[in-house]
Amino acid sequence: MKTLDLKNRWQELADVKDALGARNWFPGTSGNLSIKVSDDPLEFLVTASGKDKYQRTDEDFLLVDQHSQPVEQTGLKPSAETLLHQKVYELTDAGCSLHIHTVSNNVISELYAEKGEITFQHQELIKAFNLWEEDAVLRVPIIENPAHIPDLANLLAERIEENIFGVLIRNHGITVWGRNAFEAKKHLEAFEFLFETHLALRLQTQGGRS
Ligand SMILES: CSCCC(=O)C(=O)COP(=O)(O)O
Ligand SMILES: [Zn+2]
Repeated sequence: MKTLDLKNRWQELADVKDALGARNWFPGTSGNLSIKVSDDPLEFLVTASGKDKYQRTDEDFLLVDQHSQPVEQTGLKPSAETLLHQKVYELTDAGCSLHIHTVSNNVISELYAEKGEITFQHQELIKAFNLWEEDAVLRVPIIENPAHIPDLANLLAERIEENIFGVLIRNHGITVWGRNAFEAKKHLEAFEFLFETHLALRLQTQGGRS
């Protein structure tokens, strides 16, 4: 991998991080982001664990390998949830994976947890997922939130399939991906728009009841 590629990927991820930060999408140091740098062997930049993701520093990301281990000796710790990013890269054609905690994604994850998914139909913004048919349906799986990260990563992996672009984690957040940083950010924005719209509509029409 060339130094220039690494620098470009770093810059791209830092820009996405700033854009998500401007939306207040990293409360309490939550959230983690990654971008693929090399396919074979897999290497990706991932956010360092526990950092204030609203700040931009030279220590925001570190390079990890196909086992989510740092490529070089460093004092930085990869995100506690790096294994989820690794699974995304193993099982999809993603080039970028984004994980955030918002009020909307947490409320939706709890409201629809028993159903195991939430679906969206007849919403213009599902076109952000390349779903253009009149009756197309966007499915978003919802998984439980075990504390043991390998268990969480396995639950995520079980729900990844074609035309799934993100998975909700119950009372935790969402992990979203795209072929590149632009597409991953587009997917994340569209998901959050759909969640907020759904909750607002539900409040209007059902007073919040299911
Ligand atoms: C304070 S948030 C709890 C951990 C978490 O869910 C998260 O997204 C951030 O963890 P990281 O190790 O990536 O900082
Ligand atoms: Zn998290």
